[in-house]
Order: sequence, then C-alpha cells, then structure tokens
Amino acid sequence: MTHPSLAVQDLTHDFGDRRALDGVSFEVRPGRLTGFVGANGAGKTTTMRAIVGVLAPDAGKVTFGGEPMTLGARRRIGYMPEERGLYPKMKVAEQLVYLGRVLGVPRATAQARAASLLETLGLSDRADDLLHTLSLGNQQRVQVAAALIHEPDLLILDEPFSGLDPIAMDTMAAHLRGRADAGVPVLFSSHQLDMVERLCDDLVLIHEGRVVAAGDARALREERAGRRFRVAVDGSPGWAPDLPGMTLVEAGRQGTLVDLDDAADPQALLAAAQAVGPVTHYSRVLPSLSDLFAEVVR
Ligand SMILES: Nc1ncnc2c1ncn2[C@@H]1O[C@H](COP(=O)(O)OP(=O)(O)OP(=O)(O)O)[C@@H](O)[C@H]1O
Repeated sequence: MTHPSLAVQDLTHDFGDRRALDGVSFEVRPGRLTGFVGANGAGKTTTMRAIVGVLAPDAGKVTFGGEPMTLGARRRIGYMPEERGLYPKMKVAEQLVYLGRVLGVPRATAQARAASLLETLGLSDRADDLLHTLSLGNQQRVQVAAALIHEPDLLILDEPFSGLDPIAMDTMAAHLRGRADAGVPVLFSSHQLDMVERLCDDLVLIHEGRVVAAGDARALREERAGRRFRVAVDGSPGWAPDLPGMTLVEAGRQGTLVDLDDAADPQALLAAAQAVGPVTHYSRVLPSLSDLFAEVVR
C-alpha cells in the first residue's frame, strides 16, 4: 500500500518570549525512516506535538498527502509521546486492546494484533502482567505496541530508543524498519547518533528551532565529504603512501587513512596501493552523523 507524505511547512511557535520553532519545514516520505536529530531544547518534541495536533502552532501548517491534517487523519497516526502515558495499573495486553478499541479497531482484531505485537517485541510472557510491574525498557516496548495497535498510516515517535538495552534497541530498530518497508512514513527523534546513522534513510537536523539540514542521509553526508580516503592492502596493514599532496592520518588493521589535498589524484593513491598488493578496500570516507551535526550547528 502506498502511503502519503507528511509535510511540515514553516511551523513557528513561541512559548512566552522564547521562540521554540522558527519556520520549521521538512517532509517525511512514505517508506522512509526519518531520524529527527537536535540538541536538548532544539524543538523536536514541540514539532512532533504540532504534527499530531496536541499543540496548535502560532503559524505554519502540517499536511498529509497534501491535505491539511483532519481529525480523521490524526486518528491514523501512531504517536509515542515523550511523556509516555499508558495506564500503569492495567494489564499489558488488555491495555493494548483497550487503546485499539478507542481508535476504532474491532475487539477480535485488536486482540490478535496485541498478541502479535507483543510477540515481535519479545513480551508475550508479560501479556497478563500489570504494566507498572515491567521494567522501564519493557514498558517502553509496550508504548511502541500501543502506537502501532491501529496499524497507523504514519508513525511519530519521540525518543523510542531512550532507555532500551542493546537487544531491545535492535528489536525496536527492526520493527521500525519493517513499518517503513511496509510503506509507512516514520519520524523518530533520538540522541543516539550511531543508531540514527545506521538506521535512517532520511535525516532532519534541527538547531534552535530551525532545520539546518534535511533530506537523504547518504546524500547529506556525501555533500560534506572531504578528500579523506581509506585504502586497505591485503597483507600490508601498516602501508603508507609516499606521494605528493597526501597526508597519512593513520595506518592499521582498518586500512590506511589518507587526506588528499586539492591537487592530489585519488587514482594515484589506488595505483600506489595496487603496486604493493591486492587492494581489499578503497573508499572516500564520509563524515559520521556526529561530524555532520557538529558542522551544521557550528
Ligand atoms: N510547555 C512549554 N512551556 C514553555 N517552554 C517550552 C514548553 N515546551 C517546550 N518549551 C521550550 O521550547 C524549546 C523546545 O523544546 P522541545 O521540548 O521541543 O525540545 P527537544 O528538541 O524535544 O528537546 P529534548 O531533546 O531535550 O527533548 C525549549 O527551549 C523548551 O524549553
């Protein structure tokens, strides 16, 4: 199924005399996992609240499939709020079924979905436990299940990875990937830049209420790639080129890292490596997401 795109256009919002959002615009495309990254207080939660309609922004608009968000469209969003908000004294599965019913899912369907979500999130054995008896990380998994119980057309998740152990993180990541692969636009905020870098197709970087970079994650990194290359020669882990305009950064088991000045030819580096032995790796080094982030917020 093809889902529409979410577009956020020129959102502006003040809290008193503090401008929290200052003309925020970006798109969350169907089938794309979009990571929403920014420092504390940058405006991620406020933007997400405006998207799902719990906050009315001072200016700007949110459209889904080109149409303004209606109440009906909002019911098709799966939202995991920062403040969470499930019922601590209700049983896990019962709670999911209840939330599904509130969103118009027939009881039998909600029961089947709850069981299947708990299974994929590794919580089947806790289905009949009261929520508050689960660890915080497991409560968080239930929170994600709650956001998915009505098979939403759009997922907005505020820090779904915070507080999860590495295994739970992988489970969560696989689940979000699965929803995106099914065509759903997915926007999630996170401070775990390595996870975002590994997982996301698209990025939105926000700084002090303004979007400072947005779009295809790889393209954003490629645009900012310098002239650093990694080359690995089989059997010669410490090899270093001796060529004009090339500065060795490091040489080791991960290969040889070299900075080229503007006049140096990357092919000369490759040829020199090939003269030493079989080349097992040769690539231009892309900046990491944390490099990218540091650069755009400077
Ligand atoms: N209800 C509120 N009343 C007053 N100021 C607020 C309110 N909510 C947010 N703010 C302010 O708006 C700005 C943006 O906050 P927001 O919560 O959107 O940031 P964030 O990017 O989600 O941060 P974090 O990563 O810390 O969750 C901050 O300066 C914050 O203090």
